[in-house]
Amino acid sequence: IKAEELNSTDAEEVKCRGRRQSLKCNPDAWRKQCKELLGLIYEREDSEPFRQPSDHLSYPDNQDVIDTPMDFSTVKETLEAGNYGSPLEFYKDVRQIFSNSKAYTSNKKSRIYSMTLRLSALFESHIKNIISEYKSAIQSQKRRRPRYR
Ligand SMILES: O=C(NCC(F)(F)F)N1CCN(C(=O)c2ccco2)CC1
Repeated sequence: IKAEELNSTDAEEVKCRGRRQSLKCNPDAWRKQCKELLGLIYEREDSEPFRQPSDHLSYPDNQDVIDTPMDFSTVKETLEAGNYGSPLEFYKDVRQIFSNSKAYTSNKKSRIYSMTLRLSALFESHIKNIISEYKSAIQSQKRRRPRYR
């Protein structure tokens, strides 16, 4: 069969099978990319208040406001334990950290809340490529299922 006779899906698959698992084709590349992104976040002083669960003494998280506590150490442990099935689950937990802070804060000018705004800008700028590479990697792994009428 000549390469030009392959349709796009087959060609994609051949490309992925043939070459050593490059980032583009490797559906597990996202784990390493998310670890690196977490490293970037930990380097930022802005992440300091979010590296540990909120201590309820100084910030009694009133239940109807923070129903899902989350922090970066929990995210790190989940990722390192291999308990995220996809970068989308990782994304969901990190976003929870930011939304909790927004719920905690009474005014939009609070110091801690402003830290989450800078952190989330950094996070969003990196996570979207990780997720789109993941989605295209699983696309190219998918065999076209014959449609049964
Ligand atoms: O107690 C902690 N962190 C744990 C500690 F203290 F070990 F770092 N935090 C971070 C999360 N919070 C906030 O987002 C916030 C927004 C406005 C006011 O607080 C509450 C305070």
